Amino acid sequence: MTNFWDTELYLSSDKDQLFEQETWPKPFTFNEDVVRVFDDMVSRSVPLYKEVVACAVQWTKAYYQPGTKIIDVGCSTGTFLELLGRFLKTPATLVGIDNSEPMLAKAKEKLSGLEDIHDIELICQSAENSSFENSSIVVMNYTLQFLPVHQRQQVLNAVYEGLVPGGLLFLSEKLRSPYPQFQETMTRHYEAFKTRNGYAQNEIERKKEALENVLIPLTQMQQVAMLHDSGFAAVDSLLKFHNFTSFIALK
Ligand SMILES: Nc1ncnc2c1ncn2[C@@H]1O[C@H](C[S@+](CC[C@H]([NH3+])C(=O)[O-])CC(=O)[O-])[C@@H](O)[C@H]1O
Ligand SMILES: O=C(O)C(=O)Cc1ccccc1
Repeated sequence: MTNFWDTELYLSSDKDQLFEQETWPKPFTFNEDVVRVFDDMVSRSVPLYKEVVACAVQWTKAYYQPGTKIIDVGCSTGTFLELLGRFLKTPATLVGIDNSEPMLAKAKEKLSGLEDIHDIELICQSAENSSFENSSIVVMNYTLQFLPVHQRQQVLNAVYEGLVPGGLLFLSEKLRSPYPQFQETMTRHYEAFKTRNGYAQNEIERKKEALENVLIPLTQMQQVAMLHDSGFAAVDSLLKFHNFTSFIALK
């Protein structure tokens, strides 16, 4: 069997042309229109998305403890759980949490091929109201950034409390540089990345406007401090490209 690094992600959606039209989702929400194009949107909008998902699989395999849960918070269409499920040899309990019903409908479809091997639980719930009890792995890729900043600490506290000793949080977020000149340059380079991925300038500008006050990035220092404040002693960064950074944190 080929390994998960050489395996394509299960991405299945219409092309993201949401912001080409005269009316676009503003403020940005993960509604049915977004879900219909999401796999194309995320794979063309998040730098190193495929590598981040594969890394999350690699770290999950390294820290997963049989008999505990693997939880993906903000699982969207189930892309991470689907890749993991194909390469996790032992049957496991794979939990996907998301507060968008249409996202979970797509995740159910995508994960249907793994129901004979793993116990799959898809829960439509906000992260703020979720429990993470008896988990050895919590993955939270590009989700916390959509929560009001004042609610993020409590979610990380609950993740820490729910993880078993030796449990791992794999967290990816869009951040902002604390240095305005770097932030401006990183944003320009990120937008050039989107252009190379086929987005037109007006799509880029409209998406940016739609995400204003919806996607609220912290600085890396603020994010790391939040992780330590929730109880994680061992925190490190693993991957960073433009403003997109992935962390691991160990209980
Ligand atoms: N408060 C909340 N509670 C639960 N879910 C939420 C909340 N707010 C947003 N969501 C959900 O979090 C996800 C954010 S996308 C994550 C990508 C995925 N992790 C991936 O690796 O493909 C962001 C992105 O792709 O940039 C969406 O599915 C929302 O419905
Ligand atoms: O930060 C941005 O400009 C993005 O486009 C990131 C993103 C990717 C997928 C869904 C929402 C936001």
